[in-house]
Amino acid sequence: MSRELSPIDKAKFVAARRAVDFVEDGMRVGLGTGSTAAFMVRCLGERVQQEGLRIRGVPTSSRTAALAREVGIDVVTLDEARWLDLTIDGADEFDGDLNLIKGGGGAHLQEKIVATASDQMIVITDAAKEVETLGAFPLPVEVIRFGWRATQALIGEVLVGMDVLGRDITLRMNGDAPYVTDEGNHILDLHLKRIGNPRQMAMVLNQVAGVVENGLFIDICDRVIVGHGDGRVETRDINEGTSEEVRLEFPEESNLFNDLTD
Ligand SMILES: O=C[C@H](O)[C@H](O)[C@H](O)COP(=O)(O)O
Repeated sequence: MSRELSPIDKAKFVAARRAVDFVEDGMRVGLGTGSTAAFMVRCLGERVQQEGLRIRGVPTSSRTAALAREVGIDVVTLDEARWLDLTIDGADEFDGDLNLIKGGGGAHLQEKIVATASDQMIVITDAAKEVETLGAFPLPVEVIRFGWRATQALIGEVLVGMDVLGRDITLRMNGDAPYVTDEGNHILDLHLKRIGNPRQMAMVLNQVAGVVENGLFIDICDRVIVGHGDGRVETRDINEGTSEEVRLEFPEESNLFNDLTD
């Protein structure tokens, strides 16, 4: 069923729509996860169906894989694609250096593997996710289920002495049961409020036994595309130091908005 889009949804939609302009015929494309990435997968599917765009898509979650197939994208694994031309994904926070927090939807492990196996990563987002300093959004850390409480305690110890404002660590839940990722792991959310040194944090966390991957993406994102509810879309390129703005129209009626669940 089609539904009226909120201003935030409109912002996500225009960012997604602009991002698919960067996809060219023949590309191998990493497909992110989350509500913003879902718009991008739908827009890409539209180009495949209407323009005959030929791409291979590597999804970053089972949810994205299902949506990509539904909209007619040729889905392959990362091992089949080997290397990607471009990955387009959402984020939970980004700073002025285009460092990111990801994993609010529990997919940051596959997302980081796919993004780092790509020539370029584009992040699509609404303006509310831009921050001066990362950390207001709880930092997701994927951990092995075995001994997760010990891993939680060890993470608590390494946080002592780091430039943070909070040290609460919670196990992500799915109703009454712990959340389980596509890789069969759990997620600990670190409520740090401020991450003064994200590069150091990312390295230190991955040294803890039981940690599989943290949600900090440092020096991985090349461009951020920021959508606004009025149709404005700003594209910033960190490598070229450029920024450009365009305005996109919303389609009056579109099946791109059908059955939005992500
Ligand atoms: O695990 C999920 C991903 O990192 C998402 O890309 C991130 O949480 C942003 O999701 P959304 O576009 O729904 O805000």
